[in-house]
Amino acid sequence: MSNDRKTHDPNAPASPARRKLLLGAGAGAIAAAGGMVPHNAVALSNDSVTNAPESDRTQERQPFYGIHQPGIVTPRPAAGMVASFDILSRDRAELEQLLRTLTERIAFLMQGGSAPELDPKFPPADSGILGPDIFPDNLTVTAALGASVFDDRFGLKPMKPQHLTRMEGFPNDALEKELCHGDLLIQFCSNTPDTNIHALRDIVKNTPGQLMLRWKQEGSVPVQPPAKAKESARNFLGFRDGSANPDASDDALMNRVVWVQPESDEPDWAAHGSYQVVRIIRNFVERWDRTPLQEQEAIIGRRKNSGAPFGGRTEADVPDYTADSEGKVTPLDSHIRLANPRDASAAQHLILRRPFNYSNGISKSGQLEMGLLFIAFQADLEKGFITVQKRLDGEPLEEYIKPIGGGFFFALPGVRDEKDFLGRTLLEASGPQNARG
Ligand SMILES: C=CC1=C(C)c2cc3[nH]c(cc4nc(cc5[nH]c(cc1n2)c(C)c5CCC(=O)O)C(CCC(=O)O)=C4C)c(C)c3C=C
Ligand SMILES: [Fe+2]
Repeated sequence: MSNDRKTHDPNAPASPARRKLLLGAGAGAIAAAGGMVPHNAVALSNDSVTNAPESDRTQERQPFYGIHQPGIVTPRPAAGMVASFDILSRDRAELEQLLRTLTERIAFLMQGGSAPELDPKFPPADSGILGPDIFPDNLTVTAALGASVFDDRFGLKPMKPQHLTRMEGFPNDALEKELCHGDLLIQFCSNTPDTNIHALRDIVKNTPGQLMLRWKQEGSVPVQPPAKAKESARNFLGFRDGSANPDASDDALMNRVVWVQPESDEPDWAAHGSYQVVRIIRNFVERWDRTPLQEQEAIIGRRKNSGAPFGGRTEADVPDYTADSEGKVTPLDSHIRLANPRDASAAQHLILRRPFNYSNGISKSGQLEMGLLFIAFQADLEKGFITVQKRLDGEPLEEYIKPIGGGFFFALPGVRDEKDFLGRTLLEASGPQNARG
């Protein structure tokens, strides 16, 4: 292909020469139209169709420093995204540099501020998609490591969290390998998808040659008008999702359910971290929408409108399975009863769910590609997600869902202060002499 033809490729970036030509043509066209364009023809009126929608929440800010990472027990905002990476660092020293850069970028992005102005001969410091003043917009960024990091590359093998494994398929799974696993998972949560994408692009730009994107999935939570009583958001099957989630504002409960505790059976470095499960679960919504309401409710085990359990009035009501051992009220194979039979050992198997809905266009056969970006945190992966998922294997809901991706990760302990960095306790754990490669 000649250079000439290349410049005519509509998808190719314009060369400096072509840009000059285009700018020249524009100026000529304006001149031909009679000189200056009348001011009122280009001025933005207050209600111009292309004005930016307004938000009074752009200055909302979550704390970054602390014993735990943000984005786990933090209330879930409207937009979420997970991005999984392969780490390209060649040794421990480069891995440490990557983790330090990541820490510094996350601290900045969650705080907000102005991007530095650089010499225009260089690429700009920031993508600019939020404008020159980067606002926090309630952003949290949470970093987690996959089992693959604990191989021979960085000498971390002996440091692997007890239960961290590569996620193998469960019986109803049809895992697509390009949507699974990864060395590093970064979860972004904020008020808007743009803020999440901005943060992702910032991290990618600032870690050249160190990270390679493997897969990503965006998701959302439907907003609702402010209500006196808080209600759980609906998933894409139209049911309230989260009603029986453990209370994330209860610190004692979170220490039991979510956070790895010091002096547990986990390596010391992992204290205050958490196992993170991500599952991309496709919903067959066309089939679901043609299923009778009573069948939908029996499959889930709750009322669709109110979210209440059968026999209850509100979604906060607790079903009584002891008085319903035959499943006449709540079917024994309903989703909620299998997920949590509320028996003597139930407290050991609690998980903290933080799901988002996703919508990815359409399949080759013209079906909506949408579903649940299931995210769950727990202190013990085996007692938590794995036990609950095994109970759900074979449930009637499987006719309407298909897990296609995700992975198991370990969310690192929090960054305590400006001197600390993500993964410090892990790198220090095998001795300072090894921390440099
Ligand atoms: C392995 C864990 C779970 C997966 C995977 C999962 C997928 C999934 N769930 C819904 C819809 C609902 N789930 C609800 C409750 C619920 N789900 C799980 C676990 C998994 N769900 C648990 C532990 C619970 C709580 C059970 C309880 O304690 O009573 C509900 C009811 C409302 C609520 O409590 O959140 C809905 C609705 C879908 C659609 C889905 C996969 C696509
Ligand atoms: Fe569920």
